[in-house]
Amino acid sequence: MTKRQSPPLAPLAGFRQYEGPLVTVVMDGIGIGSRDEQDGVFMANTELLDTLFKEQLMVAVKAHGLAVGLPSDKDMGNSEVGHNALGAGRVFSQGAKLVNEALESKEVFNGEVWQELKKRGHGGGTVHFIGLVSDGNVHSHIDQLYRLLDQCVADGIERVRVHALLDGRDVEQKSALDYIEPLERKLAKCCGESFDYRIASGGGRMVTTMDRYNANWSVVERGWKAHVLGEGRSFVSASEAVRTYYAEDPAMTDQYMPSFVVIKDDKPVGTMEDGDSAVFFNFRGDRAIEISRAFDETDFNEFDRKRVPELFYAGMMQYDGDALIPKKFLVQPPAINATLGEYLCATGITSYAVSETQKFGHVTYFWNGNRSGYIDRDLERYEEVASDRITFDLKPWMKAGEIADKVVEAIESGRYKFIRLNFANGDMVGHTGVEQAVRVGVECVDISLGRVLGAVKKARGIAVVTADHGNADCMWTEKNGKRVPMVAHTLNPVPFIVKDYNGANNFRLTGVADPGLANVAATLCVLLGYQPPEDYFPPLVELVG
Ligand SMILES: O=C(O)[C@@H](CO)OP(=O)(O)O
Ligand SMILES: [Mn+2]
Ligand SMILES: [Mn+2]
Repeated sequence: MTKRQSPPLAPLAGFRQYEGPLVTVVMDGIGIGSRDEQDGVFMANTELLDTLFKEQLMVAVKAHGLAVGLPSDKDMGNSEVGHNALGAGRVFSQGAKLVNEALESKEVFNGEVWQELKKRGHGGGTVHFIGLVSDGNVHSHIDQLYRLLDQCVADGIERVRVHALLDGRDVEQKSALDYIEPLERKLAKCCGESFDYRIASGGGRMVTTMDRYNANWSVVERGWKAHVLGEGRSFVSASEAVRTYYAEDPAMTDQYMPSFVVIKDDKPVGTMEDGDSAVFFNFRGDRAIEISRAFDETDFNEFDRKRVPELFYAGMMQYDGDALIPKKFLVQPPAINATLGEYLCATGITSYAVSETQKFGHVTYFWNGNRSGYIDRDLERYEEVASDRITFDLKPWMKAGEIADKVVEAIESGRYKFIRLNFANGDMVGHTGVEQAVRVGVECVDISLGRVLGAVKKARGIAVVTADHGNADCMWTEKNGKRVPMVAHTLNPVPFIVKDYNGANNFRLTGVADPGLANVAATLCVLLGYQPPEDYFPPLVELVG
């Protein structure tokens, strides 16, 4: 584990220290939308948010595309890049972009990890690729998988298996065949006299393999069974699996589709065996860590793996820079350094971070530049409220009330100068595409936010209310005159609001051009009475006279 250290921040001239805390609320997935019936934030009954949107210290900030380090402005924002920018005060080229560059320059293929895959492939081992098959560009991109497959052919690797996780969350709900069928054709094309490339297993991402933050390990176990052991409902092809599941249940959407195994002559076509290698080709870490641990750890007891083949396992990236997961990886992750957390710790500022399981790592691991540990245990406290294990259209209130309980308690304790929290509802309920639930979810955020702000007011502190990207702000789109649920994130800007209940200092907007999430960290420095680090993006507010 590398030690993280930044110098202390210098005090801001003329700043009057105040007693209360600075509390930053991230309303996950609450962007500024079209303000009409398509927009779930607008449609929800939100008395508080409506008044906050009219505050003087309110700016709409960019939360997608180039402003958060993604390849282009066509890329929607997401929690990883959003919280990375919030916590690091600068924009780093993110996984999506770094992998593209490394594939473009072919740098990946010269590295020792690829060489080992090649060696094993030439020695009769199968090369397995596991990951999310879509062009969502949040966790993965199918074009990147294609590049890896092309290289396998070029390198004379004879046997390749793809374990295809279905998306329906960053792309349309029922779009799996748009990716699976071309992939099947691509693999068939790779096959030649001695080449044998196929899809071997898969399943919907929310029930197969891609769990996060230890929310539900049975999801990973299901993936292990399908990808490694070849256990699960069997079909003659992946597209046949998708078609059958759609036909059996018209309400079935891709993200929740049960796992499947592809068989031929009654036998799974691609179990994992000694001498094989496996690459998890997602670049984003939160939902890649658990499956990586299942492959990497000898002493593993989250579930019974039953059979652990002698494999060479690598991630597209290293997903956790503190815990070094996984050990082997193809592309160097963004080197997010000198985060706000490091500066605050160096300055001796006490802090508290809280969310529910589904977003816990967002305000800790992502906020701290994809590192899961504490920066300074004496100054920091991270707390998690256990999330329900249910699809959140059925409980759109989620744990907003309990998170507010924790925050109120933390504020009243007087122990923390800087508090940050994430309300998950706008995003997690937004991903279900159920309109009524989305509205209720946003209303729960409004009510819980009210409690938090009430406590900040009582403690004479300052509150910052913002979001990491949009989602609830667009509930549906129109296709052939019909409403289609829109479950993905949006390209919309998000609010950044300062509510000063102290008044010892006078703040005004700086009016920086093209404000984005990366401007927030410097703003938090100013609100705490410190000069932002020189290389941080400029603050959104300044001290008046
Ligand atoms: O659920 C997730 O993994 C992503 C969408 O793919 O959402 P978020 O970035 O808000 O965590
Ligand atoms: Mn998010
Ligand atoms: Mn989301």
